[in-house]
Amino acid sequence: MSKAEMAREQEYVSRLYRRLDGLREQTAARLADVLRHSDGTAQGRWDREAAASRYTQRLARLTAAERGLCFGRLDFRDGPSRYIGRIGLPAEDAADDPDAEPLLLDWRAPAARPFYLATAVAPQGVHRRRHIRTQGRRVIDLNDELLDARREDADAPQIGEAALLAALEADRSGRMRDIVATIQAEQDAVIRSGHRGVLVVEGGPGTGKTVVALHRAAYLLYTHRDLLARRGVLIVGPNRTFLRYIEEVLPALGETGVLATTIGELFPGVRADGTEPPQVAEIKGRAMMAEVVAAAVKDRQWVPREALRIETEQGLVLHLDRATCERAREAARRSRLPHNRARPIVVRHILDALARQAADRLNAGILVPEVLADLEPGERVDDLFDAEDVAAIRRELAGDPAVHAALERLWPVLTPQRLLADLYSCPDRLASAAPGLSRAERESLLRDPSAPWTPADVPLLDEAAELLGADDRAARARAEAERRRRIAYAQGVLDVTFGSRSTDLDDDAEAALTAGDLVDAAALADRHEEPDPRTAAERAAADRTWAFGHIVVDEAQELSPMAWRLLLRRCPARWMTVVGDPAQTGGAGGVWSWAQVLDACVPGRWRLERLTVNYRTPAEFMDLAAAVRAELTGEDLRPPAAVRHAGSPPWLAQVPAGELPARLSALVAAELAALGGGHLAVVTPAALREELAGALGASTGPGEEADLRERLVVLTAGGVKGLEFDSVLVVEPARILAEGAQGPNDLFVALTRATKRMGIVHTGEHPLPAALTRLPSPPQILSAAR
Ligand SMILES: Nc1ncnc2c1ncn2[C@@H]1O[C@H](COP(=O)(O)OP(=O)(O)OP(=O)(O)O)[C@@H](O)[C@H]1O
Repeated sequence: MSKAEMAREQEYVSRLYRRLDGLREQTAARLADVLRHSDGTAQGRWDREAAASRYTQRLARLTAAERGLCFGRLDFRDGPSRYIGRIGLPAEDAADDPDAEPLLLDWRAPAARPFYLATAVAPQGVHRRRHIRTQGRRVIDLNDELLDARREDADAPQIGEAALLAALEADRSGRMRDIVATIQAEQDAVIRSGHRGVLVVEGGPGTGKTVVALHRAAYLLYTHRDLLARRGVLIVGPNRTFLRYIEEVLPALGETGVLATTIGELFPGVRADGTEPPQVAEIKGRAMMAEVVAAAVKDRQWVPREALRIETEQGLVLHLDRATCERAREAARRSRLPHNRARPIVVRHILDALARQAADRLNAGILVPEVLADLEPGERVDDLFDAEDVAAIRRELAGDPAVHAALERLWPVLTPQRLLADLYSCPDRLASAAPGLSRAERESLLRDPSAPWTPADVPLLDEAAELLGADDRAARARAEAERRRRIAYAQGVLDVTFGSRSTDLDDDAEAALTAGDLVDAAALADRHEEPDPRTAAERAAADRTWAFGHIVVDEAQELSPMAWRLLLRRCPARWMTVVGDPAQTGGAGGVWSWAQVLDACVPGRWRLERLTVNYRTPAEFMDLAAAVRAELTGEDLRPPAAVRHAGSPPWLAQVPAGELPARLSALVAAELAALGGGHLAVVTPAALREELAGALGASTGPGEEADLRERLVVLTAGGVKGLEFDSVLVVEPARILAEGAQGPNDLFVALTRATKRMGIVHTGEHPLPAALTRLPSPPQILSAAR
């Protein structure tokens, strides 16, 4: 590219940064101004909070746009050129001339779309697409594509090949990066899909499912800002390490305030960090567990076989017979209210019956023969207690510990935690609620009530919470009282404004309107409600019943049917982006057919899109992974086409069994040296992870956790899912195969994580898949380490 051309682009890019600086200063000044001033009224505070939050978010967006602000330019056959960047920047004189062309177009704007879609066959009016690479604020490279329909290599599929390859070959940093500058056409179609139901994006390893889903979230937030900022967007990933891996993508796109979480964190107040065998998690994830939880709730709605004896504090002995209890239970069940909310119905029935019985008993005690003898001739007394007396007795019984205990047995107040802990710790309860499970399966669910919750428990707790409901009458009564107080206060304000209106203007009806004519006290009270300063994401994180505007699910092939139920409850609009690859399913309970899950819960409202190009895994590694999986499963998996080669073939090293830790340490040291600054993952069978991490001096977090900023991490095949590294060493693949519920898939995942180099280390104790045995020995540089 000519120097003059570079200088011209540099000039424009510098202008863009000056504009960015100007907008930033302006926004920061407005924010400071808003924070300084308040008129002290509730309305003033509300306005201030709203403006401060608006300016803070705008400032965050402007700050996030600094790196790679502008990355493209489109020249059209007709009309002015357009520059494409991370955010839109209005022209300097936009305030005076609203029609002025923006200086920079947001990549998500419809007018920016030809940057990602135009090809020589369908140029969309584009004559030239230019990729602008910058470092800091300096332009370092320009790359042009001339979209001339007369050219023969018409629809070259890769948009911005040089920029794309540079991005793919860069060293990994332990954090995923955004791809705004190099989104490919098939990815763009997914990102901007207008589908309002569940969009399933399936693709082999490295096809960009994760990164595309995140860009789709950014696109939807841009296009439906009002709705999604209010309701929030939820991103669900397989584990914390993965969520940290992707955590910088959305902020780099200027989008903060999205809630990213695992299924195990979706029940506020519960830390599900316990572990359990995969077979147990699989049982808990089965769809039939919804019926088990429902049965467990019903089992707690008890009716005694024999009459229940209650001795009150006053020494009165009462009996609750089976028929009374049955009537109370039927009335509560007929209400179709959740268990805890139906409880007042039971309480009412039982207290009515007990109060009547107590009154009769007292009556009988008083109407003894001596009393009856005193009656006047012809006088009849059947009942000495009128309705008011019975009501007083009822109130007393309601506070009686023995009555309370009886009610707790008949219809206990239950939290989801208590229901599940009681169920898991009692073989009889399990047998009654889960007759569809085998005895061995039920036994595997038994656990100590104080044992920590596991991620697979969370959908069950959520299911239970739905069936139990919270008896929120007290909270609602408090809220109503508070609202009435605010209305009374607002009415007082209106009365004062009415009292102080100008009487000179009495004739001029319009001018004499007071606040009271324009707004009633209830509306005024609502306006004076204190705003909740938390973002939608923060409020959603604390609220189990929050309905998200959109949900993105990554590694969705791992979701159990129970986890699907939970997520669908969190998204009543059923607007979701779901990405996954059935060939990478590791858990025993994951999905193997989207239709099987989605036809049942969103019939006719889900759509499948496929991504077909692998941007991560070099062709040599992808071919090997596909061959191994085909050999093991017999399935003819058509792997996604890899866009590049590694240059260094995968290798195989056999080491003596007793020397595995020491030999692996030597290989790792040599590999790290060969890598320069890159990142290395050692993927081991779960049974060896602790030992090998210790030998390699690598830290391991709880469960599958690892700090991806470290240059060396040791993970299992489950923990490495969704991640990528410059180099990967897969240790004892035969044991990985044997260990997992879906061993071939686990090994497939492990073999598709490397971007540049890959080696296999084994002891020879277990036979390897034939495709691995054909690999060459490690290159010279590593051989010495063997
Ligand atoms: N258009 C693109 N431009 C630059 N890099 C890309 C592009 N598409 C994908 N990548 C890169 O390819 C790598 C793989 O992407 P990603 O992790 O999203 O794939 P995936 O389909 O989720 O993979 P897997 O299922 O194996 O976990 C990432 O480093 C991502 O940034």
